[in-house]
Amino acid sequence: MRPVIGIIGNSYLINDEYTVHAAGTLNCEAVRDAARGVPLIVPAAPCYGTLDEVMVACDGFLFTGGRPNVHPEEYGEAATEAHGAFDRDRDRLALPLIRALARTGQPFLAICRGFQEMAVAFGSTLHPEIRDLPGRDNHRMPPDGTLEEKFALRHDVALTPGGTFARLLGGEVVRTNSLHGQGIDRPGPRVVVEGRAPDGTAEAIRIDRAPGFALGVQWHPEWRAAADPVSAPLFTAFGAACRAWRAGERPAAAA
Ligand SMILES: N[C@@H](CCC(=O)NCCCC(=O)O)C(=O)O
Repeated sequence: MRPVIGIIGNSYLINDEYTVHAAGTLNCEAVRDAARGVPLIVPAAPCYGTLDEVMVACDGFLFTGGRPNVHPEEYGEAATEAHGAFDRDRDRLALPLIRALARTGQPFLAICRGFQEMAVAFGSTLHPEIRDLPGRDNHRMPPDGTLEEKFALRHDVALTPGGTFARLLGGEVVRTNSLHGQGIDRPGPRVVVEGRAPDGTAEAIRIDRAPGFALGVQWHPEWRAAADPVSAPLFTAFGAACRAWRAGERPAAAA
């Protein structure tokens, strides 16, 4: 049996009338084709199940991208105009779930907004608009254009030599897309930054002393996940961790 991978998506209003919980097809395909798991969309709100119930239902979790920003209250700052829209339901599910997964060793991979949730869950602060910081580049996707253009490879990411990402991805420099406005400002004490864009923006993180697969990337590896030379090994390793969890293997607690 393939592992069941819970996809934490987003809520949307369709036809100006119906609220729905949804996750992008790209994420579902990445789980099926690159992680070799069964995608299961989990409503991004804490009111549908307890953390325990959600964790038992899945072998691992994918925290997807999403337009709304993590509410700055979660890292002790006040909301401003610059922070834009929020999704407090997703915050209230994702942050405790990430902490629980990092404690138990159940695998998770966090993408873009998910990466930012992971960072905040472990004490980081975010900057609402990193391109406003001195020396930083614009990491946002082009406002117009095709999906090809939006998900085009845009910058290098330098990985820590000998680190988890360099090992998994088979090199110390990878090329990635970029579709975000926020970024990590101050990383929390257990947030290990293993990848940076040329302007210094944190792009790849892991949680120190998490016993299992606990990785996050600021870019979007779900784009062409099975074919892309960076996405494929990342999802393959994530899928292997989920398969091991499904088989009953439990990672030893880190010292
Ligand atoms: N809001 C954050 C996160 C950016 C992000 O996840 N972008 C992907 C958006 C995909 C979508 O539109 O659903 C930021 O801008 O930093």
